[in-house]
Amino acid sequence: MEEIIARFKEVPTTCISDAMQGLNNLDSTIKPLKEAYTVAGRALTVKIPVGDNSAVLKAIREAKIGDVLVVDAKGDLYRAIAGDFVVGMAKTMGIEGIVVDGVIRDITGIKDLNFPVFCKGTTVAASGKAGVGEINVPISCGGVTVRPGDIIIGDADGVVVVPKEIEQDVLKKAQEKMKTDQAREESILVNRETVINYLDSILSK
Ligand SMILES: O=C([O-])CC(=O)C(=O)O
Repeated sequence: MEEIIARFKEVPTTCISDAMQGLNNLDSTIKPLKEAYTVAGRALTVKIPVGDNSAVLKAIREAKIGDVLVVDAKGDLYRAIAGDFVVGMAKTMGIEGIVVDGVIRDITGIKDLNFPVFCKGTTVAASGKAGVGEINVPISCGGVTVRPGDIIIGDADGVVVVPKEIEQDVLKKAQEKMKTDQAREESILVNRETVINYLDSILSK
């Protein structure tokens, strides 16, 4: 794993979000299938029309080990972009995770794979395979622009996108936020008096 991806993986998405002032958080209804899932890697973007997952298959074929598939599925809640077989292929190919503003199916089988999928939920209907769709183009996923190679980080709280041009700066700010959050907890969450002093200092501003 690239050094910068490993460093981002140590930071909660909340701190990464704060470092970018909340500008690059995916729609909060995109959630991990299991709360314990985390994902970190560079985006391989996938753009599909509603109801056709051909480009997801193409992306799995072209992916490098460690890529995160980010699928622009237009927020469709009815046609699955993948089931347990397609997700199983992604896992077997060394893909790090799948993020989609849409839904999957075969949820039990996908959970058994222990492979991080972040999505809006599940459905029963498959997608067609008419061959429409693109990979490695700029997309919109969950309200955020994602370009190929942007860094994607997901955890129990959701998913954030770090544009590649600002990744070093965002990492530094996010690490600082994590440290100040920890220091604040250690100094304030001590007793009634420390909490009262803290609240008074905030409320008197
Ligand atoms: O083939 C599909 O598109 C979805 C599916 O059922 C699977 O991945 O198991």
